Amino acid sequence: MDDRIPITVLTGFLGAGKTTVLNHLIRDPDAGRIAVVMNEFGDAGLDHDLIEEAVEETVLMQSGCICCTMRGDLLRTLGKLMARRQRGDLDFDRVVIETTGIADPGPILHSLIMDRIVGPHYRMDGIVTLVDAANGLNTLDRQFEAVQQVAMADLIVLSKVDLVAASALARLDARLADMNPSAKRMRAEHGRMPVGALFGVTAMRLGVSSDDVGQWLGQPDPLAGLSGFSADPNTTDRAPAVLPTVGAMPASADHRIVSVSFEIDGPIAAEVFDLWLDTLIGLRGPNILRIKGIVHLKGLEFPFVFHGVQHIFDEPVPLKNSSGMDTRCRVVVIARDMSEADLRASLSMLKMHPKDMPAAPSDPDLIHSGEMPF
Ligand SMILES: Nc1nc2c(ncn2[C@@H]2O[C@H](COP(=O)(O)OP(=O)(O)OP(=O)(O)O)[C@@H](O)[C@H]2O)c(=O)[nH]1
Repeated sequence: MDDRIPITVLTGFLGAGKTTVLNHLIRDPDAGRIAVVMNEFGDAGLDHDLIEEAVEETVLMQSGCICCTMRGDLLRTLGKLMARRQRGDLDFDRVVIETTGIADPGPILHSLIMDRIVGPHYRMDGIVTLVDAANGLNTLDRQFEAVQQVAMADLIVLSKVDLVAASALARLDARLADMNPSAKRMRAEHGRMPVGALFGVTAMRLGVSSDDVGQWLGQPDPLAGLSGFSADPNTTDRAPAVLPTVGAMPASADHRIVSVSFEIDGPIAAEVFDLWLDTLIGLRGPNILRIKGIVHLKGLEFPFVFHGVQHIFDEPVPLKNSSGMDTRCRVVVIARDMSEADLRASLSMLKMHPKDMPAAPSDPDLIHSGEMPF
């Protein structure tokens, strides 16, 4: 049993509607007991008052920004929350961290994966990124932080859809799909969305089902559209929102993001997988925003679900309820400042036969939080 407390990272650019969603969430009786950790950038204390009114357990970190200077505080805060829970002073089933609008979620994930005190008690439950439908295209054009937040998301939630025409919404939706095809996309109406939709959005948990892994890796959801919240396929086209112009710089920052999904029939020899990962991380670690997948390795009874951010990897999760018949491996890599061709060339290493392999470089930078099967 995985009894670690799930953490949801709620991010999104300044004013995207994070607190509005959070306020609905914490008032919903079906949401369970949530400890909120939030951080303000600038002078708006309003978020704190609203949330404190609703949940006693609110912890506000007042100075600086979660993603950089506050990382120590974030870990201390999570440690203190856990200590209070263990003493019986506080009761909560999950934590939601609301980041500042300009946060890069990468370092937050690093902290959560690597910290020896926090790591054993908490697990990442997913990155939820709010995108303001009214300002989204503009913000993505100007702010690389916003682009990264979208690229790293497990779930993208469109807010303020009431303020835009269907055609503008379709353009934004298409652009988000191009930037991060594996993330699910939904809408929040004035902050309202089905509570369960925000939780369990990664597959990095024991007992996860094959279907959940498939959805996390971006396989089409057969129920998509039925809730009325996910993007309406009739208003969505896949045309790129920003057409490249010859001789001009692309208008947006999202041309820096590339996402590749790669499938291969397994099982793969462990040393081949190892060499591929070592080489990619050794050469391009800083460019890798997220890497996630399911892999069947020769000699192992179960496939593994794995996940990393730059050079830091979560402990892989064995998929014990997999049918055993389907040995396809699937890897999704989201990177910045890399070409798709380079990324695909790297992934094609997974097709190598062990006897054709060059000697494996051992990468001293590759860090993982637990025993790796490969
Ligand atoms: N029309 C409309 N307004 C919304 C919606 N969601 C949020 N807003 C408004 O957008 C503004 C910003 O919302 P917040 O929830 O404070 O955004 P935030 O992301 O927490 O903002 P920061 O913490 O400053 O980054 C508020 O005035 C909200 O009422 C929506 O679905 N429709």
